[in-house]
Amino acid sequence: MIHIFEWADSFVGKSEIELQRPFIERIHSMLLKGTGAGHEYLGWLHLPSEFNQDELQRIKKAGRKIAQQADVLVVIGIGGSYLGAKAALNVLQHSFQDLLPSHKKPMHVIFAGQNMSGTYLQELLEILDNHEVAINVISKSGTTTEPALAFRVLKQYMEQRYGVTEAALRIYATTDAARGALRALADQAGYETFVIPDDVGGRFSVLTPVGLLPLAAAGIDIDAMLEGARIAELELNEPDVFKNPAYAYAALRQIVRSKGKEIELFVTYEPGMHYVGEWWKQLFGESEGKDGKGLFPASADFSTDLHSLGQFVQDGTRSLMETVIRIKHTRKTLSIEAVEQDMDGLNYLAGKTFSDVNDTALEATMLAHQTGGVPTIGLELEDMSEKSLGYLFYFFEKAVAVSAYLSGVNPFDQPGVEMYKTNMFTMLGKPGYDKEGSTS
Ligand SMILES: O=P(O)(O)OC[C@H]1O[C@H](O)[C@H](O)[C@@H](O)[C@@H]1O
Repeated sequence: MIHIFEWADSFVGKSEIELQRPFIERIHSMLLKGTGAGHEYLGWLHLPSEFNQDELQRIKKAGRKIAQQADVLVVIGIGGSYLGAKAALNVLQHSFQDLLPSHKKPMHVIFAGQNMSGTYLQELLEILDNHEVAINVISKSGTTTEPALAFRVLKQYMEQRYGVTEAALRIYATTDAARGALRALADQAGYETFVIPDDVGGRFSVLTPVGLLPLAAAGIDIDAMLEGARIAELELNEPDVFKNPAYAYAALRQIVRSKGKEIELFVTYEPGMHYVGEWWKQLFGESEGKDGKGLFPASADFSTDLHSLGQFVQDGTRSLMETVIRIKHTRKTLSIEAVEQDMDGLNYLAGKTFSDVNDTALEATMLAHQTGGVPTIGLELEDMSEKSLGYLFYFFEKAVAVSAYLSGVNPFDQPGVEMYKTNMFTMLGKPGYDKEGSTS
């Protein structure tokens, strides 16, 4: 369901990929046997095929209940507890869904707790009164500052508006089975809760209740998404780097990195794919960017950004490589028609579709960038359906695990994100943080 249509072959020789074969095979078996660094976080590996069916039914049931209770679902979460659902909604929903006639309008999912802006939260509160509201608060640790703070405000709003008992029926918590402040709070208030498995890290959690509950509430076919991921789990369990596109992608980017490239630009040509780029940035950034290593993950929406970043990509500092996502079948096809006077000079495009033109832009740009010294990998995704997206999520999870191991780092920890938090807590006077910026 994903295939590599461009192997950066003017920069990477087949023999160089061949050299990676033994390392990849070793990593493949390390993943299967669970013997690598961070092996206690391998729950995502068999999640699609081993998904607990009772839990799945409960997610779908809660999704239906939310859809009956509310027309706005506020999902509170950050990082891995936000980006997967946001990406999936961006891919799968109508580009202008807010403006659809009301009978066609699905549940409106709004995100909160993904920033610390008082303006954002205050303005969210201002619009909620005109809607029926439900909340899904998501935090694996149950202690992350941004979502905890947003939940404090929104919980109070819900209790004042609906009363404590009714509010508790409209709040759903997704968190650790036993640990964290959110678990204690949810148990005490009697919210319906969903568990993020211990062995699934936040950025790998899109196919757990973290991603699936908001999506189910929005009417997304989560069975199809899991089905796509199951196909990926099966197909991408192939040890041969030349037969496994996730492994080939991992190998290619490491070879390119070893030749001095420092930034990987994740490029999409469909606006609906924008947040897949955001999700991908966390997955690759936190999994690989450590011990002084890693490609800095950046993203761009072409052709839009060709009119802003294009100059740099073509001609600026030569530190970039590019990964381009091509969608084989777009959701809609719009044909370009000839007009009588051809004042705009576009009749030469008559008979083509927008997809034809967009694809040509993609090919032309790839060629130009490769000529300009940007190694480019092209990944083709079948379409923008639930099934393909499930496949894509799993594809990148598998690829990043192998890629990080190839570069010699533990893919499953993120020690570097703590330092700013320690400074911030010290500056804010959080109990337990002393003036030197270390926990006491
Ligand atoms: O789900 P939570 O525990 O609230 O974590 C939310 C996010 O914040 C942390 O700082 C981590 O860097 C991320 O990996 C995580 O996804």
